[in-house]
Amino acid sequence: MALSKPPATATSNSSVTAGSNSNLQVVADRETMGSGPANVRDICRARRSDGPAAVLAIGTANPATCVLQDDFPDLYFRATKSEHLVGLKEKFKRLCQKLGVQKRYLHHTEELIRAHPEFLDPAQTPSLDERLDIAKTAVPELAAVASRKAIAEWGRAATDITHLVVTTNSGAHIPGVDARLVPLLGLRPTVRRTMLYLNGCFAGAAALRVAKDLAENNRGARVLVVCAELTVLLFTRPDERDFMTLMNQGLFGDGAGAAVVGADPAAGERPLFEIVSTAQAIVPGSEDAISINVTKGCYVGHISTREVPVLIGGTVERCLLDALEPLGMGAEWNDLFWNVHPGSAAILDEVDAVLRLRPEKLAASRRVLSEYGNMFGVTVIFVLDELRRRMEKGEEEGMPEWGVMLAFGPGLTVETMVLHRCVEQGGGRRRS
Ligand SMILES: CC(=O)CC(=O)SCCNC(=O)CCNC(=O)[C@H](O)C(C)(C)COP(=O)(O)OP(=O)(O)OC[C@H]1O[C@@H](n2cnc3c(N)ncnc32)[C@H](O)[C@@H]1OP(=O)(O)O
Repeated sequence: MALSKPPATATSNSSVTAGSNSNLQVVADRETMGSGPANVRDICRARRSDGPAAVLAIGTANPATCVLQDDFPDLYFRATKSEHLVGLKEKFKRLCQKLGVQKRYLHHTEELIRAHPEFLDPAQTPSLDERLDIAKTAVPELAAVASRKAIAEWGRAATDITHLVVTTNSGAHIPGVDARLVPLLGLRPTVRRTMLYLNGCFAGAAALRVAKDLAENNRGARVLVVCAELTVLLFTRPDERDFMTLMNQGLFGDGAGAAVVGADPAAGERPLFEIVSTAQAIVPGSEDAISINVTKGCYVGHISTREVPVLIGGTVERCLLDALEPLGMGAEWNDLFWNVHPGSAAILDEVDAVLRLRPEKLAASRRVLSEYGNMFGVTVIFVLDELRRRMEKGEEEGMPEWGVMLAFGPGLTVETMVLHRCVEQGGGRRRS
């Protein structure tokens, strides 16, 4: 069906730069050349990018308060008035040593916990409203810090961002973090926003997957991906009858990660990683393995700690083959670079064992887990940044050109992303 007029609403940001008008330009050119109105297929084709979406810049941020894992059991049991639970504290100490975490950053300080005694026992004193109030301001602010860093590295104006994809588990507000970020970052009011709430730990990879599709289907689009998490929603006192109270306090950290994603880099833009393909799969029979329930008390997270590594180990090879075989690549796992969501040391160990990876292959994931803890969906963006840092500093001698991102979360869901690096060791950039 031919259109009598080009669909101006398809790219309604008439004043937005970054080529969002270029598809209209193609239509306009056809009309000036006298070839008549474009048909829908031509319009669609003209709207697509020539090349793959790439990560053009990355920014990360954490709250100011850093807690060392060695000190945390004392701090946690003191802040929750649980010092009398001597045996439980010893168990917590043993657990903290097994998670692969050395330090983390947390928004909730001892002072904040003192000001909210209702957070200690959410089953008795519902405190979801108070927690959400904290997240309502703190999540967008932390997200904005990471975003400003990404935009500064990208080197263009915030008003050149055409799309915004935001994800968090830490909040349930409308308007959400996406809307709050518009004035905080000075984005255009016409920026096209997508808000992903409650995707667990696969949220970062899911947001990048959405960004890839937006960038490749909207020529000239520049997509700001933002993930931010605060664990104050999960905070409780330790409970001898509930192992998850220990797990949730020992493993998770707060942070935000942002990335600018776009295809067909313009002069001055420096692609870091091309996003070659994306996939998502649910592991059969695993729906109860990881869950988060929003209750009137707080978020109640459940992890089947012993099953999750096994379930991931049992499925990861199939997910990788499904992603790589169509690209003509096989199971030479050590010929790839790796960004694996560091759910905990046990998960990385399982992936290592199943794929028989050389020790250095998961070094970036292990370092992020050690320095920041598991920050849900934010973590893979930190690992991407760590990989880039290693390459630019020449620390990854002989790092392969091709790599994979694997993220895991409730479902049990596995996100698989094939990446192609554009950063040379020593900091130069290359385009495919
Ligand atoms: C939120 C998202 O969407 C995505 C995510 O990333 S979720 C997080 C993903 N992470 C995981 O699933 C965690 C995976 N599991 C692990 O990391 C490890 O199994 C673990 C650290 C929990 C235990 O490590 P381990 O080497 O098996 O040590 P282990 O000695 O068995 O356990 C340590 C202690 O915890 C106890 N424990 C472990 N799992 C337990 C459980 N499910 N219930 C009760 N106690 C448990 C053990 O009994 C042991 O206690 P003692 O020290 O008193 O003996």
